Amino acid sequence: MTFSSDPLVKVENLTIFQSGIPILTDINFELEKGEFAFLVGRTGSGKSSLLKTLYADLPLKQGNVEVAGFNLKNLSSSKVPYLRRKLGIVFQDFQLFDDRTVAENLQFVMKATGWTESSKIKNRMTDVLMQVGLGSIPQKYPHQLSGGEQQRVAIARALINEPAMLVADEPTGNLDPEVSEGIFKLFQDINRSGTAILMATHDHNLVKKHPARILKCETGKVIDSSKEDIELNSSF
Ligand SMILES: Nc1ncnc2c1ncn2[C@@H]1O[C@H](COP(=O)(O)OP(=O)(O)OP(=O)(O)O)[C@@H](O)[C@H]1O
Repeated sequence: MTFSSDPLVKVENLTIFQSGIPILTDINFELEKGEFAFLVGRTGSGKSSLLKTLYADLPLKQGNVEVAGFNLKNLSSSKVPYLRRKLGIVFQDFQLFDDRTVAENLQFVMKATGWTESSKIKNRMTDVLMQVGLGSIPQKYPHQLSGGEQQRVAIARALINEPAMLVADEPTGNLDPEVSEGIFKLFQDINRSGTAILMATHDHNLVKKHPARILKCETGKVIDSSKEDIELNSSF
């Protein structure tokens, strides 16, 4: 007997526009549940635009995209929050509220996504902070934390609703190499526990050191290492 399941992400004939100009054309790829892939490409090549399309921040104009069971073609704005619960999004600049403690940052997302019972909120918060290696900091403010710790909080926030996938846009871009390595290891642990990860990065060393599937934005196309060779020495 063969087992098959739908891919987590299915992209067909996608063209992405910014201000009416096509940035990437005729993109086709799938990501399986639990998969890990890097997204690379020079600055301005379209990585963020592709990620924004997947989390419905950039409207789908041409092509078909399905993410975690949501067809983005006909996705009404009222459905976008439900899509975002299936995706955890992590940014280069952490995007924490500076005037709120770690606990308040996490609670804000929980309340916005339907968590109401304070005991469940507290337990989930403890769990996700443990998962990212931050047991004892819920009452601290972001400015009292190192960059690596702030990114761990942002990752904890992204994990709250047990997403099927983390979409990370240069998550180590603001961090020193050793700290980056620790954050990357955390993504690996999260991936091992079954969460798919699509990570945009400029960090050559990271990609070389940790062989994985690569999607590369180049001259208006997305090249997929699962279908053709990608030259890792070329700049991105
Ligand atoms: N909001 C916007 N309005 C108009 N053009 C945009 C917008 N955002 C991005 N672009 C353009 O789209 C192209 C792709 O940008 P994008 O940010 O997706 O690239 P990137 O590969 O993520 O770059 P970087 O590595 O520098 O983050 C660039 O030419 C950029 O100028």
